[in-house]
Amino acid sequence: MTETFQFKLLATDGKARRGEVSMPRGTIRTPAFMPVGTVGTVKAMYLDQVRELGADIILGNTYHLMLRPGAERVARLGGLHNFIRWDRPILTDSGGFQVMSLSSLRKLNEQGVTFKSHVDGALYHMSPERSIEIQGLLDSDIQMQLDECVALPAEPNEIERAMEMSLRWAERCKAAFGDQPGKAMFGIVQGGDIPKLRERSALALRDLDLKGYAVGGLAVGEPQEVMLDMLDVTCPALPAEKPRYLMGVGTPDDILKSVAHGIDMFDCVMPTRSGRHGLAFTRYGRINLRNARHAEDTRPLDEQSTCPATRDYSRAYLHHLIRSNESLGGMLLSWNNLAYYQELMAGIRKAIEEGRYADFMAETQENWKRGDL
Ligand SMILES: Nc1cc(N)c2c(=O)[nH][nH]c(=O)c2c1
Repeated sequence: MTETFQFKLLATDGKARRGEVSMPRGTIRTPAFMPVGTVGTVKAMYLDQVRELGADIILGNTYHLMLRPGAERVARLGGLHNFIRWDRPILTDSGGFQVMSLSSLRKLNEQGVTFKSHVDGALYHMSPERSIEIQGLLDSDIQMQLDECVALPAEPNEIERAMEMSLRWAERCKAAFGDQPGKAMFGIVQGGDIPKLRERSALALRDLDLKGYAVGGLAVGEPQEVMLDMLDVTCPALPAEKPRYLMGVGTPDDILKSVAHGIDMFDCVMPTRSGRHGLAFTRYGRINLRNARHAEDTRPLDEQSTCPATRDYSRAYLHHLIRSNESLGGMLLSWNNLAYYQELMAGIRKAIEEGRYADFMAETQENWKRGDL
């Protein structure tokens, strides 16, 4: 057990990196996928299940938790780990991204963002300092700077304005975070789809000597090719000895390719949200269980899986549950999908260790083409 935050690179294969983040609450094997625990729960899952599937860390959403139950209340209750009964690392986002996507009456200026809660309409102001304070009250292990993410496509001067302000906010967040042994604050690279702005953002954040770096402003509507092009510019400008976290990504194909571009950490609601809507991720591609063709299919999703949701339930039953809007349908498919994502991450890590990542990526993508066998 370590009292400090440490990142070790264990192996590389091209730009793909196998590493480990060591923190007091546990070790994170990278490349890592972080299930999203939005309001203190990975929806439709017990956290014991999430851990058994191989998750070393989960993500908490600051925006939701600050509105309900409230950061000060969580602190009074002993912090987020005690509240939700998860004793391993938690990464919290800054709240800014969800303010812009979920709240109304948003006003953003140099001081921060003012917004009305989508829960009760109350007015809130969140500065860079308040975001870090909230994440501290939650007892978050990895805290994200407050930033401004511009949806693409956007005007270059708008992208530049948001990127420069995010850099100034990074300095304020670093000052507010101070020195918290065993915890980390990550900067967030912005710059939209403009290579020179991406490089400027990454180099300026590098000069702040932070514990880790997120790549933001992607997975916001741009084509996958643009996202990967921005990683080609951003990753080389970041320090090799620090972890790199691609925010909000993504599909299994996004993850495979982003690992090949040098990314270490991922988070996405895709496996849980799509599971609740009837979409199953499997070794042989995606299966939409809402489709009537599954109504009498007695096969499980994958009889060779170690996950009970994948191995023991017929597609006919899953189809029935989803079409009936039964909670168990979303529970079983969330379980299946998180199992698949963690199996994919374990396969990625092993392939990098063995120097065969390119073959692993090609085999995995080929298997997806086999479709719904
Ligand atoms: N796709 C994205 C998902 C996210 N949660 C974030 C974020 O929290 N901050 N900044 C970002 O740019 C961002 C992008």
